[in-house]
Amino acid sequence: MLIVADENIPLLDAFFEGFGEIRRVPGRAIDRAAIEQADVLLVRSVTNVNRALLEGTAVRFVGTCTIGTDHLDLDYFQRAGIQWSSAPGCNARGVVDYVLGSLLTLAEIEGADLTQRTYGIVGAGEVGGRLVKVLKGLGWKVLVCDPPRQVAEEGDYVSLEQIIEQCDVISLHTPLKKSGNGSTWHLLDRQRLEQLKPGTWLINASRGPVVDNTALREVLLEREDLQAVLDVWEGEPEVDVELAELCVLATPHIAGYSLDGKQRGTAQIYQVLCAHLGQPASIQLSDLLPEPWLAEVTLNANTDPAWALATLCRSVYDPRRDDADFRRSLVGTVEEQRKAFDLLRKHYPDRREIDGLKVRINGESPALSSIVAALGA
Ligand SMILES: NC(=O)C1=CN([C@@H]2O[C@H](COP(=O)(O)OP(=O)(O)OC[C@H]3O[C@@H](n4cnc5c(N)ncnc54)[C@H](O)[C@@H]3O)[C@@H](O)[C@H]2O)C=CC1
Ligand SMILES: O=C(O)C(=O)[C@H](O)COP(=O)(O)O
Repeated sequence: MLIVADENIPLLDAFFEGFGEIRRVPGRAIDRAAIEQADVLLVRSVTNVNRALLEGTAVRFVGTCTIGTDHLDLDYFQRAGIQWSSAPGCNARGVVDYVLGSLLTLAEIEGADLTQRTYGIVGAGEVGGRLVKVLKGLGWKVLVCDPPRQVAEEGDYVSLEQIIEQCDVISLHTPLKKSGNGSTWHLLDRQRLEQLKPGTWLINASRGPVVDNTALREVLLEREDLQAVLDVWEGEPEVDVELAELCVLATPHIAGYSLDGKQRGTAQIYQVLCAHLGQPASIQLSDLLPEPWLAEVTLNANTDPAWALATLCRSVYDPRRDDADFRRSLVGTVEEQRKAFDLLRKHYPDRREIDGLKVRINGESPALSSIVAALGA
């Protein structure tokens, strides 16, 4: 069996060498010639997998080691009888850690009290749902907008209009649906951006086109009260540099890039491929993941809760380093910037998830206990 795989998928040999030959190709260079003889295609988000790529090839299984599926033509897969899988939830915790780190930076720069803000989470699936749980666990006021869930289940949901009217912080976690019913293309368009409450913080770690980037740049230029954090960009790896410069934090689509999340994505696809081939899935991710650099922390019961929250979150992940690395890369020609975007992602430093950190409290502190419980640490 021939497996063609994006070279940036971690643990390819550990999980897949038993299936046959593995051919590694840069994700953006995966073309028909590269996959002609392949039985299995393993990708990440940068490879568009559609009829133009697959028709006439031997590929019968496509796995994307990512949560997002907007780069896959699922209608074509169904028509062509091609089996596929994504890796639901694999890096959701990393995105939650990214949002927490961003909130801490925004609060520091703006001199704001995070406990006094109203949070609007748009999209309450694997990422948004976990984020809601953490923020509510911290005792913060959270409104949730998720029309598909609102229709499917009973729950306390609000409209996007209510989020825009009432929230001081808006964090976007919808999939990108490019057209049709339920499209999220430019979900935040010029009109909605102009309606944001004075002083709103907008965070987008979903997909670039969920926010109209041109409109956002223009609105940020007109309204100094708004603050934006962008991890994802319309047209990435090409980025609107002026927009990036207007953001409080700008990062190259790495919100979900925890080591755990990336390796979990590979493991999930391995499990589905085993099931597809009728083979036992004998390789366990827990045997492959390294020990985190920081495994355990002890807090004294008299620790200031706000300090504890910031220190725990930042000991695991602080987006300011990614922001600084990214800003330094926004120079030179567009081609150089595109390459730099991909290189920052290819050589991303190891980063772990906060729920891998064990926190002990020396003594009794209900405030600290609830922070630790909310973080899942
Ligand atoms: N920046 C990054 O590194 C990462 C980005 N992502 C992006 O985040 C997206 C969300 O991830 P998950 O939460 O795991 O997906 P999910 O599929 O578990 O949840 C998405 C939620 O959004 C809701 N939704 C759909 N349309 C909506 C709309 N118009 N308004 C409000 N809610 C809507 C759905 O009902 C669902 O509950 C992914 O599709 C992916 O594009 C995911 C992982 C990492
Ligand atoms: O899982 C997703 O969805 C993501 O957005 C991934 O973090 C994207 O990572 P790459 O596939 O672009 O490496």
